[in-house]
Amino acid sequence: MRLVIRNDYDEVSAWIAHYIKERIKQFQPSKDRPFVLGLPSGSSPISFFQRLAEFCKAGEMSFENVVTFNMDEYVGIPKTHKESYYTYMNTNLFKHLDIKPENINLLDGNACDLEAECRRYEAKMASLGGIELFVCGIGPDGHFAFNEPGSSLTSRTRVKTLAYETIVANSRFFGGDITKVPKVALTVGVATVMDAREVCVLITGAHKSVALAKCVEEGINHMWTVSAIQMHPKGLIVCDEDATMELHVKTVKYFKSIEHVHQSLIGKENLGLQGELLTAEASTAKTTHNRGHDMLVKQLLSAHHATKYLTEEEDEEIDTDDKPRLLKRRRS
Ligand SMILES: N[C@@H]1[C@@H](O)[C@H](O)[C@@H](COP(=O)(O)O)O[C@@H]1O
Repeated sequence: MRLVIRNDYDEVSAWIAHYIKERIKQFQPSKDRPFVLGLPSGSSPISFFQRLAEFCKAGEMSFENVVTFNMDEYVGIPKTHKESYYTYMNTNLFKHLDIKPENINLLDGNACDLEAECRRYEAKMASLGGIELFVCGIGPDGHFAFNEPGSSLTSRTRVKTLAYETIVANSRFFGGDITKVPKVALTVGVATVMDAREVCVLITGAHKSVALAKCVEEGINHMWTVSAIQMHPKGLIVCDEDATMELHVKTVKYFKSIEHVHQSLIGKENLGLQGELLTAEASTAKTTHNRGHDMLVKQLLSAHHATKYLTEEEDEEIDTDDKPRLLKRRRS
């Protein structure tokens, strides 16, 4: 798992927006091979949505061959309700993009047969070959989508009763009146999200710091459903400094050191893309002209996942040009 720590919410949003842009560009989607993107709701994504809209407007990227799937939808409020996720997504993102309406997928919380609607949604994802990148937000109790504490880690898209904490938290969108918050929703499951080829979780704010610590430092637990990301082969968490409040200092230093090495080796190479945003695969693909460098990057990136914590001294040395020696030291 990769943990990227940025100073604040703005930097986290910028990072995620750039990351999505680069992933879509690298994928080179076409009509027959679209990029399938999973998207979250909640207030956290709003800033990265705005940035994606700006990229699109500036012609820096296109959603023409992107298919989206949203995570969840309330049951029992009209689609056009100002707090439905349908309205939220259109207002905050879709109407600002060049995305084709038929490429937008949202659960229908007013379907006559809600269970059939959930099955339809899963089948549609599967028919497109699954989700390439699922971006998630979380609640302070570590839920993502509406996978509340205690949700099965093998759950799929289904009808879900909301936890009291979630109803209280979301009442801010319903004039602070918890009686107006829907108590039931449709949501993708934990396994639905974890089936994506890559999962990126956005976590900001001190109120989510306990959830981040549970997710990163403790075991996989259905009471903190986002912790399921530990089992994902390509899990990425992007958080701000405030959200790291409950992490051990050594955990923060460890993940920062990994990012530091990643940038010093990949980011400093002018590969035509922003180094820090590259996935390991994309980095290596871009360096086939240089097999030595290719091997080094591959080795170091896999070493990241296996090494012990860096000492202060090693951390200082990351900037040296003696990369092979550094690699050797880290493996010893
Ligand atoms: N169903 C949504 C989740 O998908 C979202 O992650 C969470 C956090 O929202 P916020 O980003 O506003 O903290 O809110 C709701 O419960």
